[in-house]
Amino acid sequence: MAELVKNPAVQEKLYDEIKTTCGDGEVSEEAVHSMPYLKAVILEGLRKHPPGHFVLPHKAAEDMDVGGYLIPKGETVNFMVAEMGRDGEEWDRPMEFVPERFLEGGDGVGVDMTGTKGIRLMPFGVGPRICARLSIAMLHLEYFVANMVREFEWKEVPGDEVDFAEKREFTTVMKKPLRPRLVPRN
Ligand code: HEM
Repeated sequence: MAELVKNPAVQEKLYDEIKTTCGDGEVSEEAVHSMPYLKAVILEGLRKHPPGHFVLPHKAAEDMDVGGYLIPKGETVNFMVAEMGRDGEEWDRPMEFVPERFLEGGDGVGVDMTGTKGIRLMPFGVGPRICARLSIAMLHLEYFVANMVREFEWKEVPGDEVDFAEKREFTTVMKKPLRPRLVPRN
């Protein structure tokens, strides 16, 4: 939501898609499946701001060679999820919020969050211990963000600007909580 406050043009493009798809009604669970820009906004949020900067620590089941480095059996391995999503060698202008990268012609098209076709984005982990509820989590994100944008215009408050500094709690959260002005759309 902070990125939508900071990027009003993205928020308006999303609102346009909501209006076109749902008219004046609430965004239903079914409707979110036919909203590509909404999906792109959520993916871009998970790329730039994954809630977990690491997945749960994993352990090497056997000696492994990864790019010439030996990971001995039994060693703990942590995955730098946020750094992957912000890697300038993988992503064009990684610190900018650009949902369009997940639409046709963008550098994020076809990205596979389950890791079966390579790993560039893994906010839910990958492999056998991938988040057990990835689908319901994605549905919740799409459903809530769409309905919150349908109800309100999310605006920055002068003198109380959005600050993307982070702090680590159980997940990574905003150091300065988001305090936007919500303007009812109707
Ligand atoms: C944005 C929302 C969510 C994110 C980013 C997320 C992310 C993750 C991550 C990173 C892991 C660890 C993967 C690994 O160890 O490699 C995980 C595991 C898990 N998640 Fe989620 N999760 C989310 C929502 C949920 C929800 C809503 C549920 C349940 C309703 C859920 C249930 C689980 C379970 C049960 C595991 C353990 C799977 C296992 O160890 O086999 N998650 N999740």
